[in-house]
Amino acid sequence: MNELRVGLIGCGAIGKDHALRIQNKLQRARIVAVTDVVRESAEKVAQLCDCTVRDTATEIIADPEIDAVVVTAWDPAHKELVLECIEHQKFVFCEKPLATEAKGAEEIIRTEMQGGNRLVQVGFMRRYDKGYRQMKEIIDGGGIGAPLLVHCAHRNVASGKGVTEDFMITQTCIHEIDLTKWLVDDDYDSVRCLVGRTSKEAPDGLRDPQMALIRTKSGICIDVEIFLNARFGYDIQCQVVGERGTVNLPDPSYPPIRTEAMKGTQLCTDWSIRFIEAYDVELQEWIDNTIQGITAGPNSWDGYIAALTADLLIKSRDEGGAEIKLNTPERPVFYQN
Ligand SMILES: NC(=O)C1=CN([C@@H]2O[C@H](COP(=O)(O)OP(=O)(O)OC[C@H]3O[C@@H](n4cnc5c(N)ncnc54)[C@H](O)[C@@H]3O)[C@@H](O)[C@H]2O)C=CC1
Ligand SMILES: O=C1[C@H](O)[C@H](O)[C@@H](O)[C@H](O)[C@H]1O
Repeated sequence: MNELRVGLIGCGAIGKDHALRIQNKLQRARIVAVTDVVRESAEKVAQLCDCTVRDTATEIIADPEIDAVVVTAWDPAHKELVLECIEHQKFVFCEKPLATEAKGAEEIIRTEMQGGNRLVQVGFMRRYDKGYRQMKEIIDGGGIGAPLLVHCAHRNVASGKGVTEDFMITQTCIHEIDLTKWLVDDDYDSVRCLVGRTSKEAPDGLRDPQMALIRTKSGICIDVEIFLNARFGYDIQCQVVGERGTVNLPDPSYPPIRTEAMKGTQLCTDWSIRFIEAYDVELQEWIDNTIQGITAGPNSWDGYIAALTADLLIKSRDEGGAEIKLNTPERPVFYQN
């Protein structure tokens, strides 16, 4: 196969972004069909990509003329769409999260292992970000000594429509949940989730910010601020503190401005620009691996561990911030390397 024929399910914000990047920027793949439960959304993306609209996800997944599927539907739809791809033995790139609860991810793992082929990549694109990769290179090289602490902040300008307190963990914090264990190369041992004073900027009923606290098996302590109504910008921070120093995630570089006795730089306002290169690298690697018939990125097991960690963070939060142990099973050989 020289070119991957891709079907895309879910033509909203990131679905449109991914469709256009596959069609116009990336190599060795093209979007051949899209679908959305809101047909108008699919028609808009189909026009931009000069591809067809299918009435249902099944028409895309079952089409023998489509080699692989991209799932960019909203979170609760991921599990069933991924299961259907596995049942049709179709390679699938599923945007995070793999599932909104661990039990859904477990069903995906069982089905994928029963099918005998690893087919699923999960859209944890922070692992493909240049800044995080530079941090990991320094940490792995012993540049700051053994990691002791990790401080993260995941700040958005405003919470999207319908965002719930659980979504803050399963949809937003899920990035740091996947990323930090990859960054320090350690599994998680226990979690806590705290909620304190809520911002007046948060919509009624949404306690925002929340604070996730995670301890790894070697004792590294991780704190993640999740603040969806920060207002000042889309601000992603990460600092790893080691025995002999610290390393920070570099801010995106913008030209410094001096004006009216002030100096500073602009800030990003959303994810699509902040991580635009990471999405490109992530999806180009997915395309090239899928053409070779392999998966090499974050897989269903990574999606499961993230979902399990999120489940227990929510449980801790709802039980007043109690510390809860994660008794995660060993990664099956099927999901190693
Ligand atoms: N990796 C990242 O940084 C980001 C990941 N995402 C993830 O991507 C997914 C989509 O997010 P957004 O584009 O922001 O949402 P969105 O709400 O803009 O788009 C979702 C689209 O999926 C459609 N849809 C929902 N259920 C469907 C189904 N069963 N079949 C077909 N279409 C369906 C909706 O009609 C909507 O058009 C979410 O899972 C989100 O977590 C979103 C933003 C950034
Ligand atoms: O994946 C994402 C983005 O990275 C944003 O930071 C989150 O706030 C958003 O909810 C989520 O879908």
